Amino acid sequence: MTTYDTDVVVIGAGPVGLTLANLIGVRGHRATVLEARHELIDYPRGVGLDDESIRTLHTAGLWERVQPFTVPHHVVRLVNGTGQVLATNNPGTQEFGYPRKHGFIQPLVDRELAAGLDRFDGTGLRFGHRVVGIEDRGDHVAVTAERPGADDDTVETVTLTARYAVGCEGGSSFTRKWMGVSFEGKSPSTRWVVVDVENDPIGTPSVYLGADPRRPYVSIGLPQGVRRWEFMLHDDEPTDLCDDRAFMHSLLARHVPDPSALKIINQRTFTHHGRVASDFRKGRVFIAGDAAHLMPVWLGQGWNSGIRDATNLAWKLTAVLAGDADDALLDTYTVERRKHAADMIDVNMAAGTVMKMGRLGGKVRDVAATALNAVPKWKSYFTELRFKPMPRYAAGVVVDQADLTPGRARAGFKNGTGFKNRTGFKGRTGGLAPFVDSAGELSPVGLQFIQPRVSTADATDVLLDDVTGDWWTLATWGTDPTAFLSADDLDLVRRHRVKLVSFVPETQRAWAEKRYADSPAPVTVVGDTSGALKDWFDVRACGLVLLRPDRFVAAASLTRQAPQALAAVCRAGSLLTDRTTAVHEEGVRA
Ligand SMILES: O=C(O)CCc1cccc(O)c1
Repeated sequence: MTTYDTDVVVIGAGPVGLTLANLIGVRGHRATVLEARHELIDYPRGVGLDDESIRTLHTAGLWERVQPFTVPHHVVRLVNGTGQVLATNNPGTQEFGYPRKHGFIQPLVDRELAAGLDRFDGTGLRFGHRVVGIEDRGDHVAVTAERPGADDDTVETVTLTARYAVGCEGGSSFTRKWMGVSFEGKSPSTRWVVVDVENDPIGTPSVYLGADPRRPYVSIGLPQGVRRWEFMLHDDEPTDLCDDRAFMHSLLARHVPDPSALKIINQRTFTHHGRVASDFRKGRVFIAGDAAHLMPVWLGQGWNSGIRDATNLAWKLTAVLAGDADDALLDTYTVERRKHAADMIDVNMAAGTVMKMGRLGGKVRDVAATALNAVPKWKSYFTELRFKPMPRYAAGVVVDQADLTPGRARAGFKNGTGFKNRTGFKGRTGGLAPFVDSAGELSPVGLQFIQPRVSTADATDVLLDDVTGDWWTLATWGTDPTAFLSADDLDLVRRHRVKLVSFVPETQRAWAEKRYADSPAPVTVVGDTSGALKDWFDVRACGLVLLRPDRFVAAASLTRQAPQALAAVCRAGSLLTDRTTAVHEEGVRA
């Protein structure tokens, strides 16, 4: 068998590349991260961390080390020039197991992500390696980097072979340019100066987006007593004016007395961009994070969108590397991630327009905001952050429930590869009697599954992901998930290391543990101590979910449809159904 230097070359040691490498390492494969710089970036960068990203960090075994550099419940307030609050984002949900928004300090978190790689043999980070060449050799890829020679005046080249390469090296990505994909969108000409200060001289804990027509600004309380300010520069203010202390003090003086006494950690200027690459894949080469899409900062989504990419791509790469799936699975990465990134860009561009309105537009905006806030439903649209597009994969490794009933497949479902523009009402069961009154509600397929705290025979009050693990899960509500699975189905379950789970009310757990002990395959019984799982199934027309390794719902069905759901997901994900390379620790009982 041909051997390669590593499984995946990751280009760029930013948060996306480091997270991707950790996720590959945690799943038993090798990644080598090549970074052109000689150290991690330490200037002011991302400050908003979403619950989805924390879920990924938890999967990568990194959340506990990252947590000290975060603050939970970051509330975002949009204020006008007089300090009137126009909108508040303070989502109360913890549906994915954590508060929806946290503040964080990116360089400190990046450091932990880099240190996390030390846990894995064969996975590592090489600084001072500037990638200058990529060659797709059909069955593998060769990545060439320049690095300093033995004495500092010389440069030597090194070539690494791998099964795949992923460019995570930011907006100016060499990899994206090598792929030859377009990077369309807009870059508003406005420049901003960002400055981080020690010993927060304001002391308020959250985020203020100052839509002040005189000069839009951002003021954010961060962990470790850091205050972040961002100020928009006017067109007649050259960027190098920011090197002038008096100018910076004049910006700060509207916000804090005696700015000359402040201890500035770092500052830099930047421009917002809204761009997305036309494809995130070319052959054996991928792009992720800012290399694939750039978005303004307003919802704190640049960092989080990149982590979503890493989460999506990591399990697919490892499934292919493990021989569990055909390479075609990797095509679903662009299909699933590109649309969501583009939607996120649109919302952030719109938010930027609201922030930068002049005096007249600002007055109209303020009146509109007052009217919206008077209507609770509209107010909660902002408070609960419902305008933020949640990832919802309508095509890719997802199967519509209506298509699982034999003879009832709808137009648009092609060869098990998914569906387009699915509107999937919750109550729809493919022509079987609908039993949930849920007009207008969406199917759970393609959405991230909830993460309540639960109890099992082995653990009390733990997060659901700690029980299900980081690969596939087939879970049923209140029943034995093996009940309708044939011996062949159970082979498939074993082949793909699908964890079989029964969610039950905590009151039923002892009964279920006893009852399912004789099931033909091991079943983990999960006690729904909070009632969140029951509430979830209560309003959906399904008693079974098939969860992907990234916790998204690949299929939802009646329990009786378990074999169809399993088979359809295998088709949609190009999962191999032969039994030759099955590896499973738990084994299927005969
Ligand atoms: O969503 C957050 O937590 C903050 C997002 C934000 C907004 C404005 C500037 C910035 O750097 C981040």
